[in-house]
Amino acid sequence: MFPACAVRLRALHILRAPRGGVLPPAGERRAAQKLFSSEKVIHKDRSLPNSSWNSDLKLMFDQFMKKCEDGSWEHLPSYGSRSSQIVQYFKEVFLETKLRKDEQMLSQARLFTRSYEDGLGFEYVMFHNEQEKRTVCFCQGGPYLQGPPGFLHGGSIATIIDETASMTAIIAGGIVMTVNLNINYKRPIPLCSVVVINCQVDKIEGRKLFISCDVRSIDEKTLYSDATSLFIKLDPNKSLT
Ligand SMILES: CCCCCCCCCCCCCC(=O)SCCNC(=O)CCNC(=O)[C@H](O)C(C)(C)COP(=O)(O)OP(=O)(O)OC[C@H]1O[C@@H](n2cnc3c(N)ncnc32)[C@H](O)[C@@H]1OP(=O)(O)O
Repeated sequence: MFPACAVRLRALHILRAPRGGVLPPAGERRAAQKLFSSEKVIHKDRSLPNSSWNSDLKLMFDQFMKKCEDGSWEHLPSYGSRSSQIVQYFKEVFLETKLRKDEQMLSQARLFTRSYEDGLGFEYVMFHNEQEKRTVCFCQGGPYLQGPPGFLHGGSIATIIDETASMTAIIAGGIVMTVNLNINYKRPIPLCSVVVINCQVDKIEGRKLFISCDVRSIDEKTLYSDATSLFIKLDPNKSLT
C-alpha cells in the first residue's frame, strides 16, 4: 500500500510548487488543496511547516518526509490520526463524568505544547519508526520558553522530552501516563535552535514501558540532555481520581 505520508508529501510539494517554478496541473493542485483544506476545517495540523519554522526545521521535515516514502517512517500529524482517537477514548473511559460535564472548561483546554502562537513556544514535528520502536521529534523552542537568558527553560526541555516519550509509549502500549522521568541536562539549549529528540522503547514489562531519550543538535555533535522514563498503561477498571 502507498504510505499515507507519501501522499501528503506529494500534496505538500504540489502546493509549494508555484513558489519554486513550474505550476503542477490544475487537477493535481485541486486534489492537494482538498487534502489539506478538509483537515484544516476540523483542526489545523500543527506539525506542518509554518512561516515561523527556521531553515533547519524545514530541512529536517523535508528529509524525514522523504524517508516516509518507503513506509519505514511515519509522519505523526498533530491531529487527524491516532492521537485524536486516543484522546477521544481517554475522555470516554478515564474522564470522570463530573469533569466531562464541564464543557466550557474542556472547550478551552489545549495540549500544553500546542498552546502558543506560531513561533513563540514549541514548534515541532514527530516521525515514528515502527520497526525500531523509535520516535524522533524535531523541535524549535521559541522565545516564550526562555529560562536562563538566551537558553531554554529546563521545564520546557522536560516537556518536549515527555511529549516525545509519551507518543513512543502510546504507540507501543496504548493509553499510558508518565510515572517517572529522569533527565540529565548536559548543555544548555540556545533559544530558537533546532534539536532532535530521539526516543526508543527499551523494554515492556506487563503494564510498564521503559523509554529512553536523548536530545542532540541536528548535526548530532552536541548532546544536550539524556533521559529515562517509565510509563504505566492505564487500567480501565481503575479510577484516576
Ligand atoms: C494519556 C493519553 C492520551 C493523550 C494523548 C495526547 C498526546 C500526548 C499527551 C502528552 C502527555 C504527556 C504525559 C503526561 O503528562 S502524563 C501526566 C503526568 N502523569 C501523571 O499524572 C500520572 C499520575 N500517576 C497516576 O495517576 C498513577 O500512578 C497511574 C494511574 C499512572 C498508575 O496507577 P495504577 O494504580 O493503575 O498502577 P499502580 O500504582 O498499581 O502501578 C503499577 C505498577 O507500576 C509501578 N510504579 C508506579 N509508579 C512508579 C514509579 N514512579 N516508579 C517505579 N514504579 C512505579 C508500581 O509499583 C506497580 O508495579 P508492580 O507492583 O505492579 O510491579
